[in-house]
Amino acid sequence: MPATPSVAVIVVAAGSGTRLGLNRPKAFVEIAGRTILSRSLDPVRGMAEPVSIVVVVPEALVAETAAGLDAAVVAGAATRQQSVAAGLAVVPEGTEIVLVHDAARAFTPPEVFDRVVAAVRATGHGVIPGLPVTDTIKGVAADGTVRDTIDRSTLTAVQTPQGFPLGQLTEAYRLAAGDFTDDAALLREAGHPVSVVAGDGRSFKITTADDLGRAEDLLRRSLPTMRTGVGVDAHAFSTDEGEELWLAGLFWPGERGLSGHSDGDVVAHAICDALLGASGLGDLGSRFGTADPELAGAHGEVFLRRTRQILAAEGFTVGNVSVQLIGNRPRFSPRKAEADALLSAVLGAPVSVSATTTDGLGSVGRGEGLTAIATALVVGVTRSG
Ligand SMILES: Nc1ccn([C@@H]2O[C@H](COP(=O)(O)OP(=O)(O)OP(=O)(O)O)[C@@H](O)[C@H]2O)c(=O)n1
Ligand SMILES: C[C@](O)(CO)[C@H](O)COP(=O)(O)O
Repeated sequence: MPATPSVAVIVVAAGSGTRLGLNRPKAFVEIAGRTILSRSLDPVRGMAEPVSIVVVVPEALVAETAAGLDAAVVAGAATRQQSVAAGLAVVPEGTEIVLVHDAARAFTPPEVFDRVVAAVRATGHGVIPGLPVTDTIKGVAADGTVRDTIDRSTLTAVQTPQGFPLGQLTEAYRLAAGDFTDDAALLREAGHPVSVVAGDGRSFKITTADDLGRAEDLLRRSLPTMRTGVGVDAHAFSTDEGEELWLAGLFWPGERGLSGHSDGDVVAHAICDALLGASGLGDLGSRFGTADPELAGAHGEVFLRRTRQILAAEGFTVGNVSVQLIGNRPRFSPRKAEADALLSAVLGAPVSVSATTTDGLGSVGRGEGLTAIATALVVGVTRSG
């Protein structure tokens, strides 16, 4: 059983998007073929450390969102604060730091998430990203006349993700007496300190039609790059009869296991190599050395998740993967659908596994081991300036 990550990220996406005015929940509006929610999860997956993810969506969209998403998905409520509370209720036990993030800030770079986590760890209290206010700010009376000019040198426009020690955030939500527009306000009400770290211009909140236009422009100025890669892996069957067989992320009872530093899952390993190669980010050997004790006996799913994170940190998402297993046993076809579904969910993209034999030729044909060959398509973004 993998340990609970110390950080959880709640992505709130249950708003109706009234100010955007598209008669559709805002997070489910598409920009260049992908929803705002889906885009907002890219940087979360690109964070430096593995995190638990909780996504909060309108009740009617919970089942649809949960299908194929590697995250807990729960129903939100009438206000942002109530939606955060719904997400907070399912944060895994053992979590130390919680980040609350607006799906509407879909282009926040991963380094902002990492910066907030580092500052929460360093200070032991709440941390929010913010930018100095650049406009002159006026107090205006109800009749439209200017009342006064507010000293902007003390003002900060705050963004998300906002990070807090879990205990402080839970307590602040338990004590909350009013409805606030951000989580830091609840923490201050509960008497906890909150500090500001640098935010990022790309972290703007998609609120109005103008903001949506800005998001579309941002993507238009980005050139999508498609790249393909190939990966091959082979492992001999173990001489230890008690060794379990793990293949394509699945356990195969009664089948002879493969030897190797990890569980020897050739399908998962070939996929990782294809993805890393396609992205120009090295290979399995250079990324996951045998010196790492955490990887001793690790299942293929661990390598696949880490590979997805490595890609996401460099702005790549998985397009699709096709992989062929070569060997005499196990008979793969009865579990193909199960394998495809598991691997697709882990990578967030279609994965198709097929199997063949070598007609008795070579070491694989003699039943000495298994081989897998994978091809992968990755999609990246190159900023054009
Ligand atoms: N009841 C709500 C309201 C807001 N949010 C989320 O909180 C973030 C910030 O809210 P905002 O940008 O104000 O979104 P909406 O409430 O959808 O916008 P509007 O006020 O225009 O309806 C968004 O990601 C939104 O989905 C939420 O999860 N539940
Ligand atoms: C949390 C937030 O994004 C910080 O700027 C903001 O307060 C949410 O604003 P809204 O009132 O829900 O639009």
